[in-house]
Amino acid sequence: MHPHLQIENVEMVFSTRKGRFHALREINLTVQRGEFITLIGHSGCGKSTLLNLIAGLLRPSEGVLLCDNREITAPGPERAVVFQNHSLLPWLSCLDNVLLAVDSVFAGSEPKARRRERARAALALVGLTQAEAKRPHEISGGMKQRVGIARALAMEPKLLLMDEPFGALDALTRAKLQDELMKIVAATGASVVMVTHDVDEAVLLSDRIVMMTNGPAATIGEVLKVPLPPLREALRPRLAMAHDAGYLASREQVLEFLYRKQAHVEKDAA
Ligand SMILES: Nc1ncnc2c1ncn2[C@@H]1O[C@H](COP(=O)(O)OP(=O)(O)OP(=O)(O)O)[C@@H](O)[C@H]1O
Repeated sequence: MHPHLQIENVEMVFSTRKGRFHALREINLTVQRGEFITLIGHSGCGKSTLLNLIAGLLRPSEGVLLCDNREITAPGPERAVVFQNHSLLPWLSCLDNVLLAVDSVFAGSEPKARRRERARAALALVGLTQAEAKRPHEISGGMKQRVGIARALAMEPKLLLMDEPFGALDALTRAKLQDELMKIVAATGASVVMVTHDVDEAVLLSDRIVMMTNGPAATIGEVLKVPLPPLREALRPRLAMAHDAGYLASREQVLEFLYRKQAHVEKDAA
């Protein structure tokens, strides 16, 4: 079995008005099928840039990214993205927002009724059947975020890419959606690469946590394998985790990396 995603010697240099900006250097990472990976690091280190490279929204300055052994050169339906700001179309109902994504993948192969069924099933999966006919401005932030997740899941991506999907949510909604995501990942077997700032979220959900050094020219500093059974084998009950030795040790290791080894120097503070 070959790996699902391979990132080899990737460099990312942006051309800016002030000249070249070296954002990422020597990025090497292999993701196995069904793995849940989180990217964590201080603000501006290049997490979104790396996710956008995997999504095919950006091309690397050097190096190569492979998904299922094929070079990533553009966005593709097998790599669905959930953005932090949900990016729903305001004039469409929740169902039609999801349907649009379903059509982009299945319009050529399935009849309309089946595609509608898919969209409805995805909304049901995130508990939003009641909100099908509502438009984005009529629902809460947490619900919008769930529509964004439903839209990505409805495409049945093999690889789910998430850029701080729960970043803007209150703690309770966030916990609920994390629990839902755990179940969905366990049920679908999709691989996930997720950007987060939240250490607990990273430990709760990940098989491995990829910790990035500070930019510019950020790279992967450490990779932590979380010593818990993978989500696809066993869910991680949030309350039990609060006392789990493997959970607590992982949490400490990530905090140590972020706040001792990569202590963030605020440029503006001086
Ligand atoms: N299109 C671009 N042109 C120039 N510089 C860019 C571009 N996109 C990102 N950068 C720079 O690359 C660096 C990494 O940005 P990126 O958004 O990937 O960081 P991040 O880790 O996701 O940050 P945050 O956690 O704050 O969202 C930053 O210094 C950013 O200013």
